[in-house]
Amino acid sequence: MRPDRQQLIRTLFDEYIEMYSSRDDRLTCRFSHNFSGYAGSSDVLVTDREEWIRITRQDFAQVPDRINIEMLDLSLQDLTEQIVVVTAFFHIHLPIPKPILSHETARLVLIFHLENNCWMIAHSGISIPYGLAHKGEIYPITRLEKRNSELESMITARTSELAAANRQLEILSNTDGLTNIGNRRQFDLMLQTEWNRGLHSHSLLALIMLDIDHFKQFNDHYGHLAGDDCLKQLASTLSQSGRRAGELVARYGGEEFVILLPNIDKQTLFGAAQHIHQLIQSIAIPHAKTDLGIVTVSVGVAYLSPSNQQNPLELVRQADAALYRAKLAGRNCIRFMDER
Ligand SMILES: Nc1nc2c(ncn2[C@@H]2O[C@H](COP(=O)(O)OP(=O)(O)OP(=O)(O)O)[C@@H](O)[C@H]2O)c(=O)[nH]1
Repeated sequence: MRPDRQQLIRTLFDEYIEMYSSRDDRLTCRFSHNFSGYAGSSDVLVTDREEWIRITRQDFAQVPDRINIEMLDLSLQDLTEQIVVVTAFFHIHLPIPKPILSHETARLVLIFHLENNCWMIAHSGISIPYGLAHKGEIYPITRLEKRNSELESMITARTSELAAANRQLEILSNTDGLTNIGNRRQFDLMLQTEWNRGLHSHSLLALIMLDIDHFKQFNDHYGHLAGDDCLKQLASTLSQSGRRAGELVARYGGEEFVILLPNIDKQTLFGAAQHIHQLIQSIAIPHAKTDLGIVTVSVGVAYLSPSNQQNPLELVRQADAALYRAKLAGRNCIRFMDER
């Protein structure tokens, strides 16, 4: 090729790259009226100059800052006096933190046509193949399969992360924020579950309900934060107290706790209630306003054999009534359902 033609083609191409990189709208004046082209991420063949100008401006608007073209390979062809061609391979570095396109090799063919003494772009075809074919392949099947399996393992990982997050959410929505034991919601769910189980097994379902004595005075005397600590200490003591299978300790609300005991006999239940009552006394949290000078609880105990004639709330009503009688009897004692 004649050196002056080589110089000319190179200059045409360098001007094009400079205008394209710097997002320079003057590039749009270079497109021939007899234009054809296709854009990297498009499956549309454009044969209308105005449409190509619109696409170019859309490109510039999407990434308005300067882009960087890293040239890999270049071919200059001098076809006729009026037609020259440039074929280029390059990496496109977008001014964004993630190197999204940087690893892909863009392929560009530009055909310049001399029209009325001006070199116009008659064709611009750019393709950015997502993933290259391996040796011996025409289509990048190996690469696509690899990418596919990477995506599948990402989806599997995300799915199990989501399942773990859901499990965590389930735990949180069933846990009392202050004491970290089950909350009222969990109690309601378990009560229904154990009630249904009892309908089939015909075993006793029991509920121990306990309420701190003179807790308002505790708060008034020691402060609300000390009150919170007292609740936490009681909750941890209760949840560590000889738990049987299926037993649930929960905060029913305020300074009231419940223990749900499925599949239990009366004797074991009475022993469990007395054990819990003693246990609270044994941790001996100071309480200046009670007779013993320590935190005590009143306890109400109920038990039922679940039947279709009653609903689970009957168990709560009975335990609550027994607890009320324990308070009336002077507090710091246990009252059982049916016992006056
Ligand atoms: N510190 C603290 N106090 C609470 C919390 N929830 C409820 N309380 C307090 O518990 C107290 C309950 O008072 P009352 O219902 O009058 O019962 P009590 O003073 O324990 O009296 P009796 O049950 O009759 O022995 C109220 O002062 C509430 O503010 C809590 O999360 N933290």
